[in-house]
Amino acid sequence: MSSPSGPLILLIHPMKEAGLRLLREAGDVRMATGNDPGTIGREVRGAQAVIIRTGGKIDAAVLDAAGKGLKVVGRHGVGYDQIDVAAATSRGVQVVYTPGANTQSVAEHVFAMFIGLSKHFPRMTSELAKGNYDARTSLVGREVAGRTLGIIGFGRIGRRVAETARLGFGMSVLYNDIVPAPHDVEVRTGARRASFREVLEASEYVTMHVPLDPSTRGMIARDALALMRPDAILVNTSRGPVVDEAAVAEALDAGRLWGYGADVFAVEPPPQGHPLIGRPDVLLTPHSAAQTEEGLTNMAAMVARDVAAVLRGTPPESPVNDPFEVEHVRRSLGLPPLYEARR
Ligand SMILES: NC(=O)c1ccc[n+]([C@@H]2O[C@H](COP(=O)([O-])OP(=O)(O)OC[C@H]3O[C@@H](n4cnc5c(N)ncnc54)[C@H](O)[C@@H]3O)[C@@H](O)[C@H]2O)c1
Ligand SMILES: O=C(O)[C@H](O)COP(=O)(O)O
Repeated sequence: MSSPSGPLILLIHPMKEAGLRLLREAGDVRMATGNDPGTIGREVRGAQAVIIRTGGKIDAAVLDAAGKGLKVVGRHGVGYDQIDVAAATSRGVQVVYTPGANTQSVAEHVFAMFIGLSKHFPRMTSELAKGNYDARTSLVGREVAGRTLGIIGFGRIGRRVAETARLGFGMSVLYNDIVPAPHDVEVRTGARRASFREVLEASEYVTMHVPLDPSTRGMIARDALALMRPDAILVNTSRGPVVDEAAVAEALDAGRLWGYGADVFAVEPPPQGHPLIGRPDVLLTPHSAAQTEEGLTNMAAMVARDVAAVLRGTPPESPVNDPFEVEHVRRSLGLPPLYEARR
Protein backbone atom coordinates (compact mmCIF):
# COMPACT_ATOMS: atom_id res chain seq x y z
CA MET A 1 0.00 0.00 0.00
CA SER A 2 2.98 2.33 0.58
CA SER A 3 6.74 2.42 0.97
CA PRO A 4 7.42 0.31 4.09
CA SER A 5 9.43 3.10 5.65
CA GLY A 6 8.60 6.26 7.54
CA PRO A 7 6.03 6.66 10.28
CA LEU A 8 3.28 4.06 10.54
CA ILE A 9 -0.11 5.50 9.50
CA LEU A 10 -2.97 3.17 10.41
CA LEU A 11 -6.22 3.49 8.46
CA ILE A 12 -9.17 1.99 10.29
CA HIS A 13 -11.28 2.25 7.10
CA PRO A 14 -10.55 2.67 3.38
CA MET A 15 -10.42 6.11 1.82
CA LYS A 16 -10.23 7.69 -1.64
CA GLU A 17 -7.00 7.84 -3.62
CA ALA A 18 -6.97 11.65 -3.24
CA GLY A 19 -5.99 11.08 0.40
CA LEU A 20 -4.00 7.87 0.05
CA ARG A 21 -1.59 9.55 -2.36
CA LEU A 22 -0.68 12.21 0.21
CA LEU A 23 -0.39 9.67 3.01
CA ARG A 24 1.92 7.36 1.05
CA GLU A 25 4.31 10.29 0.65
CA ALA A 26 4.16 10.84 4.43
CA GLY A 27 4.77 7.31 5.69
CA ASP A 28 3.97 3.62 5.77
CA VAL A 29 0.21 3.33 5.23
CA ARG A 30 -1.42 0.21 6.62
CA MET A 31 -5.04 -0.86 6.58
CA ALA A 32 -6.53 -2.26 9.80
CA THR A 33 -8.24 -5.64 9.51
CA GLY A 34 -11.29 -4.53 11.53
CA ASN A 35 -12.75 -1.70 13.58
CA ASP A 36 -13.65 -3.56 16.78
CA PRO A 37 -11.80 -2.44 19.94
CA GLY A 38 -9.60 -5.58 20.06
CA THR A 39 -8.39 -5.24 16.47
CA ILE A 40 -7.80 -1.50 16.69
CA GLY A 41 -5.99 -1.92 20.02
CA ARG A 42 -3.67 -4.57 18.55
CA GLU A 43 -2.99 -2.98 15.20
CA VAL A 44 -2.50 0.60 16.39
CA ARG A 45 0.65 -0.36 18.31
CA GLY A 46 3.60 1.75 17.17
CA ALA A 47 1.50 4.00 14.93
CA GLN A 48 2.34 7.69 14.69
CA ALA A 49 -1.00 8.42 13.02
CA VAL A 50 -4.40 6.77 12.97
CA ILE A 51 -7.34 7.74 10.75
CA ILE A 52 -10.93 6.77 11.51
CA ARG A 53 -14.33 7.09 9.83
CA THR A 54 -17.77 6.11 11.12
CA GLY A 55 -17.52 2.78 12.96
CA GLY A 56 -15.15 2.15 15.85
CA LYS A 57 -13.76 4.39 18.57
CA ILE A 58 -10.59 6.12 19.53
CA ASP A 59 -10.71 6.12 23.32
CA ALA A 60 -8.11 6.25 26.09
CA ALA A 61 -7.43 2.52 25.75
CA VAL A 62 -6.64 2.84 22.03
CA LEU A 63 -4.45 5.89 22.64
CA ASP A 64 -2.52 3.98 25.30
CA ALA A 65 -2.24 0.91 23.07
CA ALA A 66 -0.70 3.08 20.34
CA GLY A 67 2.08 4.13 22.67
CA LYS A 68 3.97 7.36 23.17
CA GLY A 69 4.92 7.68 19.51
CA LEU A 70 1.33 8.54 18.49
CA LYS A 71 1.18 12.11 17.19
CA VAL A 72 -2.12 12.52 15.41
CA VAL A 73 -5.64 11.10 15.17
CA GLY A 74 -7.45 12.01 11.95
CA ARG A 75 -11.23 11.99 11.60
CA HIS A 76 -12.30 11.41 7.99
CA GLY A 77 -15.55 13.30 8.56
CA VAL A 78 -17.11 16.11 10.55
CA GLY A 79 -18.67 14.56 13.66
CA TYR A 80 -15.87 13.45 15.99
CA ASP A 81 -18.02 12.17 18.86
CA GLN A 82 -16.37 8.74 18.67
CA ILE A 83 -12.97 10.22 19.52
CA ASP A 84 -12.08 10.99 23.14
CA VAL A 85 -10.54 14.38 22.39
CA ALA A 86 -9.79 15.18 26.06
CA ALA A 87 -7.88 11.90 26.40
CA ALA A 88 -5.94 12.68 23.22
CA THR A 89 -5.06 16.18 24.41
CA SER A 90 -3.91 14.93 27.81
CA ARG A 91 -1.53 12.55 26.01
CA GLY A 92 -0.19 15.28 23.70
CA VAL A 93 -1.94 13.86 20.63
CA GLN A 94 -3.27 16.21 17.94
CA VAL A 95 -6.77 15.52 16.59
CA VAL A 96 -7.74 16.77 13.13
CA TYR A 97 -10.99 16.56 11.11
CA THR A 98 -12.61 17.70 7.86
CA PRO A 99 -15.07 20.56 8.51
CA GLY A 100 -17.07 21.54 5.43
CA ALA A 101 -15.94 18.54 3.36
CA ASN A 102 -19.45 17.13 3.02
CA THR A 103 -21.65 20.16 3.72
CA GLN A 104 -23.23 20.19 0.25
CA SER A 105 -23.74 16.41 0.19
CA VAL A 106 -25.60 16.46 3.50
CA ALA A 107 -27.67 19.53 2.62
CA GLU A 108 -28.81 17.82 -0.60
CA HIS A 109 -29.69 14.71 1.42
CA VAL A 110 -31.93 16.79 3.67
CA PHE A 111 -33.91 18.11 0.69
CA ALA A 112 -34.14 14.61 -0.79
CA MET A 113 -35.80 13.55 2.47
CA PHE A 114 -38.06 16.62 2.70
CA ILE A 115 -39.32 16.07 -0.84
CA GLY A 116 -39.45 12.27 -0.64
CA LEU A 117 -41.57 12.36 2.52
CA SER A 118 -43.76 15.24 1.30
CA LYS A 119 -44.62 13.23 -1.81
CA HIS A 120 -45.03 9.91 0.07
CA PHE A 121 -42.13 8.19 -1.74
CA PRO A 122 -41.87 5.24 0.71
CA ARG A 123 -45.62 4.56 0.59
CA MET A 124 -45.88 5.18 -3.19
CA THR A 125 -43.03 2.71 -3.80
CA SER A 126 -44.57 -0.04 -1.70
CA GLU A 127 -48.07 0.50 -3.15
CA LEU A 128 -46.64 0.33 -6.67
CA ALA A 129 -44.80 -2.89 -5.77
CA LYS A 130 -48.16 -4.33 -4.59
CA GLY A 131 -49.73 -3.41 -7.94
CA ASN A 132 -51.82 -0.57 -6.50
CA TYR A 133 -51.49 2.05 -9.22
CA ASP A 134 -54.41 3.94 -7.68
CA ALA A 135 -51.96 5.27 -5.11
CA ARG A 136 -51.35 7.91 -7.79
CA THR A 137 -54.61 9.60 -6.81
CA SER A 138 -55.43 8.18 -3.38
CA LEU A 139 -52.23 9.52 -1.79
CA VAL A 140 -51.91 13.28 -2.06
CA GLY A 141 -48.57 14.92 -1.44
CA ARG A 142 -47.64 18.52 -0.78
CA GLU A 143 -45.11 21.04 -1.99
CA VAL A 144 -42.15 22.08 0.13
CA ALA A 145 -42.04 25.58 -1.34
CA GLY A 146 -43.22 28.48 0.76
CA ARG A 147 -43.44 26.51 4.02
CA THR A 148 -41.68 27.13 7.32
CA LEU A 149 -38.38 25.40 8.00
CA GLY A 150 -36.79 25.03 11.43
CA ILE A 151 -33.06 24.33 11.68
CA ILE A 152 -31.60 23.08 14.95
CA GLY A 153 -27.84 23.73 14.84
CA PHE A 154 -27.00 26.57 12.49
CA GLY A 155 -23.41 25.75 11.56
CA ARG A 156 -21.99 24.86 8.17
CA ILE A 157 -24.68 22.36 7.15
CA GLY A 158 -27.57 24.21 8.79
CA ARG A 159 -26.63 27.41 6.93
CA ARG A 160 -26.31 25.62 3.58
CA VAL A 161 -29.77 24.10 4.12
CA ALA A 162 -31.11 27.58 4.92
CA GLU A 163 -29.62 29.11 1.74
CA THR A 164 -31.09 26.33 -0.38
CA ALA A 165 -34.47 26.61 1.36
CA ARG A 166 -34.61 30.31 0.73
CA LEU A 167 -33.26 30.45 -2.81
CA GLY A 168 -34.68 27.19 -4.14
CA PHE A 169 -37.97 26.92 -2.26
CA GLY A 170 -38.84 30.38 -0.94
CA MET A 171 -39.20 28.95 2.57
CA SER A 172 -39.35 30.98 5.79
CA VAL A 173 -36.43 29.86 7.93
CA LEU A 174 -36.10 29.82 11.71
CA TYR A 175 -33.01 28.52 13.47
CA ASN A 176 -31.97 27.58 16.96
CA ASP A 177 -28.33 27.59 17.96
CA ILE A 178 -26.48 28.22 21.21
CA VAL A 179 -24.48 30.84 19.31
CA PRO A 180 -26.18 33.59 17.27
CA ALA A 181 -25.07 33.65 13.64
CA PRO A 182 -23.33 36.82 12.41
CA HIS A 183 -25.72 39.44 11.02
CA ASP A 184 -24.49 39.00 7.42
CA VAL A 185 -25.22 35.24 7.61
CA GLU A 186 -28.75 35.94 8.82
CA VAL A 187 -29.22 38.41 5.97
CA ARG A 188 -27.79 36.00 3.36
CA THR A 189 -29.85 33.04 4.52
CA GLY A 190 -32.94 35.00 5.53
CA ALA A 191 -32.99 32.94 8.73
CA ARG A 192 -34.22 34.27 12.07
CA ARG A 193 -32.91 32.99 15.42
CA ALA A 194 -35.67 31.66 17.67
CA SER A 195 -36.02 29.61 20.84
CA PHE A 196 -35.98 25.82 20.59
CA ARG A 197 -39.67 25.85 21.50
CA GLU A 198 -40.65 28.42 18.85
CA VAL A 199 -38.75 26.55 16.13
CA LEU A 200 -40.54 23.30 16.97
CA GLU A 201 -43.99 24.88 17.33
CA ALA A 202 -43.85 26.88 14.09
CA SER A 203 -42.09 24.62 11.60
CA GLU A 204 -43.54 22.24 9.01
CA TYR A 205 -40.00 20.94 8.39
CA VAL A 206 -37.45 20.48 11.18
CA THR A 207 -33.88 19.41 10.48
CA MET A 208 -31.16 18.51 12.99
CA HIS A 209 -27.57 19.74 12.47
CA VAL A 210 -26.02 19.67 15.94
CA PRO A 211 -22.96 17.69 17.01
CA LEU A 212 -23.53 14.80 19.41
CA ASP A 213 -22.54 15.93 22.91
CA PRO A 214 -24.18 15.98 26.35
CA SER A 215 -26.24 19.08 25.39
CA THR A 216 -27.75 17.45 22.30
CA ARG A 217 -28.17 13.79 23.29
CA GLY A 218 -31.91 13.08 23.43
CA MET A 219 -32.69 16.66 22.36
CA ILE A 220 -35.73 15.45 20.40
CA ALA A 221 -37.65 13.22 22.79
CA ARG A 222 -41.31 12.99 23.86
CA ASP A 223 -41.51 16.54 25.25
CA ALA A 224 -39.99 18.12 22.14
CA LEU A 225 -42.13 16.03 19.79
CA ALA A 226 -45.24 17.12 21.72
CA LEU A 227 -44.47 20.72 20.72
CA MET A 228 -44.31 19.92 17.01
CA ARG A 229 -47.10 20.37 14.50
CA PRO A 230 -48.89 17.16 13.45
CA ASP A 231 -48.10 18.07 9.81
CA ALA A 232 -44.38 18.41 10.52
CA ILE A 233 -41.64 16.38 8.88
CA LEU A 234 -38.56 15.77 11.04
CA VAL A 235 -35.19 14.93 9.47
CA ASN A 236 -32.08 13.82 11.34
CA THR A 237 -28.78 13.63 9.47
CA SER A 238 -26.69 14.61 12.53
CA ARG A 239 -26.19 11.73 14.96
CA GLY A 240 -28.67 9.03 15.99
CA PRO A 241 -28.73 9.63 19.76
CA VAL A 242 -29.87 13.24 19.21
CA VAL A 243 -33.36 11.85 18.52
CA ASP A 244 -35.31 9.36 20.66
CA GLU A 245 -36.39 6.86 18.01
CA ALA A 246 -39.05 5.15 20.17
CA ALA A 247 -40.66 8.54 20.83
CA VAL A 248 -40.70 9.26 17.07
CA ALA A 249 -42.39 5.91 16.38
CA GLU A 250 -45.01 6.75 19.03
CA ALA A 251 -45.66 10.22 17.54
CA LEU A 252 -46.06 8.74 14.05
CA ASP A 253 -48.42 6.05 15.35
CA ALA A 254 -50.52 8.69 17.10
CA GLY A 255 -50.71 10.91 13.98
CA ARG A 256 -48.73 13.63 15.76
CA LEU A 257 -46.01 13.76 13.06
CA TRP A 258 -46.34 13.63 9.24
CA GLY A 259 -43.07 11.81 8.61
CA TYR A 260 -39.51 11.11 9.73
CA GLY A 261 -36.32 10.95 7.72
CA ALA A 262 -33.03 9.74 9.16
CA ASP A 263 -29.53 8.99 7.95
CA VAL A 264 -28.29 8.08 11.42
CA PHE A 265 -29.42 5.72 14.20
CA ALA A 266 -29.06 5.38 17.95
CA VAL A 267 -27.16 2.16 17.26
CA GLU A 268 -25.44 1.66 13.90
CA PRO A 269 -26.21 -0.48 12.07
CA PRO A 270 -29.77 -0.50 13.48
CA PRO A 271 -30.85 -3.94 14.73
CA GLN A 272 -33.38 -6.13 12.91
CA GLY A 273 -36.90 -5.25 14.04
CA HIS A 274 -36.01 -1.59 14.59
CA PRO A 275 -39.33 0.26 15.15
CA LEU A 276 -38.75 2.72 12.30
CA ILE A 277 -37.59 0.37 9.55
CA GLY A 278 -40.18 -0.49 6.92
CA ARG A 279 -42.73 2.16 7.91
CA PRO A 280 -44.50 3.94 5.04
CA ASP A 281 -44.11 7.34 6.74
CA VAL A 282 -40.35 7.03 7.25
CA LEU A 283 -37.42 7.44 4.87
CA LEU A 284 -34.13 5.95 6.08
CA THR A 285 -30.60 5.78 4.68
CA PRO A 286 -27.59 3.95 6.15
CA HIS A 287 -25.43 6.92 7.24
CA SER A 288 -24.80 7.66 3.57
CA ALA A 289 -25.51 11.41 3.35
CA ALA A 290 -21.80 12.21 2.96
CA GLN A 291 -21.04 9.25 0.68
CA THR A 292 -20.80 11.09 -2.63
CA GLU A 293 -17.81 11.27 -4.98
CA GLU A 294 -17.32 14.88 -3.90
CA GLY A 295 -17.83 14.32 -0.16
CA LEU A 296 -15.51 11.31 -0.04
CA THR A 297 -12.79 13.01 -2.09
CA ASN A 298 -12.92 16.15 0.06
CA MET A 299 -12.83 14.19 3.32
CA ALA A 300 -9.91 12.00 2.19
CA ALA A 301 -7.86 14.92 0.86
CA MET A 302 -8.47 17.12 3.91
CA VAL A 303 -7.72 14.52 6.56
CA ALA A 304 -4.61 13.30 4.70
CA ARG A 305 -3.36 16.86 4.25
CA ASP A 306 -3.58 17.53 7.99
CA VAL A 307 -2.23 14.17 9.14
CA ALA A 308 0.75 14.62 6.79
CA ALA A 309 1.22 18.17 8.08
CA VAL A 310 1.43 17.04 11.71
CA LEU A 311 3.84 14.22 10.82
CA ARG A 312 6.20 16.65 9.14
CA GLY A 313 5.96 19.13 12.03
CA THR A 314 3.58 21.72 10.58
CA PRO A 315 0.42 22.75 12.46
CA PRO A 316 -2.76 21.42 10.79
CA GLU A 317 -5.38 23.58 9.05
CA SER A 318 -8.34 21.90 10.74
CA PRO A 319 -7.43 20.93 14.29
CA VAL A 320 -10.06 19.77 16.78
CA ASN A 321 -7.81 20.40 19.79
CA ASP A 322 -5.54 23.45 20.00
CA PRO A 323 -2.03 22.74 18.60
CA PHE A 324 -0.49 25.10 21.19
CA GLU A 325 -2.19 23.24 24.03
CA VAL A 326 -1.10 19.89 22.57
CA GLU A 327 2.47 21.17 22.36
CA HIS A 328 2.34 22.46 25.92
CA VAL A 329 1.10 19.08 27.20
CA ARG A 330 3.83 17.27 25.26
CA ARG A 331 6.45 19.48 26.86
CA SER A 332 5.07 18.77 30.35
CA LEU A 333 5.10 15.03 29.61
CA GLY A 334 8.65 15.14 28.29
CA LEU A 335 7.55 14.08 24.79
CA PRO A 336 9.36 15.40 21.71
CA PRO A 337 7.69 18.52 20.28
CA LEU A 338 5.32 18.22 17.33
CA TYR A 339 5.86 21.68 15.90
CA GLU A 340 8.21 23.72 18.05
CA ALA A 341 11.43 22.50 16.49
CA ARG A 342 10.23 23.55 13.03
CA ARG A 343 9.15 27.08 13.86
N1 LIG B 1 -24.89 12.03 8.20
C1 LIG B 1 -23.65 12.35 7.87
O1 LIG B 1 -22.99 11.69 7.10
C2 LIG B 1 -23.03 13.58 8.46
C3 LIG B 1 -22.09 14.31 7.71
C4 LIG B 1 -21.55 15.47 8.24
C5 LIG B 1 -21.90 15.87 9.53
N2 LIG B 1 -22.78 15.13 10.24
C6 LIG B 1 -23.17 15.56 11.60
O2 LIG B 1 -23.72 16.87 11.51
C7 LIG B 1 -23.19 17.68 12.55
C8 LIG B 1 -23.19 19.13 12.11
O3 LIG B 1 -22.24 19.34 11.08
P1 LIG B 1 -21.77 20.84 10.70
O4 LIG B 1 -20.70 20.72 9.70
O5 LIG B 1 -22.94 21.69 10.40
O6 LIG B 1 -21.15 21.28 12.11
P2 LIG B 1 -20.92 22.74 12.68
O7 LIG B 1 -19.98 22.59 13.82
O8 LIG B 1 -20.56 23.67 11.58
O9 LIG B 1 -22.37 23.17 13.24
C9 LIG B 1 -22.92 22.68 14.42
C10 LIG B 1 -23.77 23.80 15.05
O10 LIG B 1 -24.50 23.26 16.14
C11 LIG B 1 -24.53 24.24 17.16
N3 LIG B 1 -24.86 23.63 18.45
C12 LIG B 1 -24.05 22.90 19.26
N4 LIG B 1 -24.72 22.51 20.36
C13 LIG B 1 -25.98 23.00 20.23
C14 LIG B 1 -27.14 22.93 21.04
N5 LIG B 1 -27.14 22.28 22.21
N6 LIG B 1 -28.26 23.56 20.61
C15 LIG B 1 -28.26 24.24 19.43
N7 LIG B 1 -27.19 24.34 18.61
C16 LIG B 1 -26.08 23.72 19.01
C17 LIG B 1 -23.15 24.87 17.10
O11 LIG B 1 -23.11 26.14 17.74
C18 LIG B 1 -22.92 24.95 15.60
O12 LIG B 1 -23.37 26.18 15.06
C19 LIG B 1 -21.79 17.07 12.81
O13 LIG B 1 -21.36 17.32 14.13
C20 LIG B 1 -21.97 15.60 12.53
O14 LIG B 1 -22.25 14.90 13.72
C21 LIG B 1 -23.35 14.01 9.74
O1 LIG C 1 -19.38 13.05 10.36
C1 LIG C 1 -19.35 12.84 9.15
O2 LIG C 1 -18.83 13.64 8.35
C2 LIG C 1 -20.02 11.62 8.62
O3 LIG C 1 -20.27 10.73 9.64
C3 LIG C 1 -19.36 10.96 7.44
O4 LIG C 1 -18.07 10.53 7.69
P1 LIG C 1 -17.49 9.09 7.17
O5 LIG C 1 -18.09 8.75 5.87
O6 LIG C 1 -16.03 9.30 7.05
O7 LIG C 1 -17.83 8.13 8.22
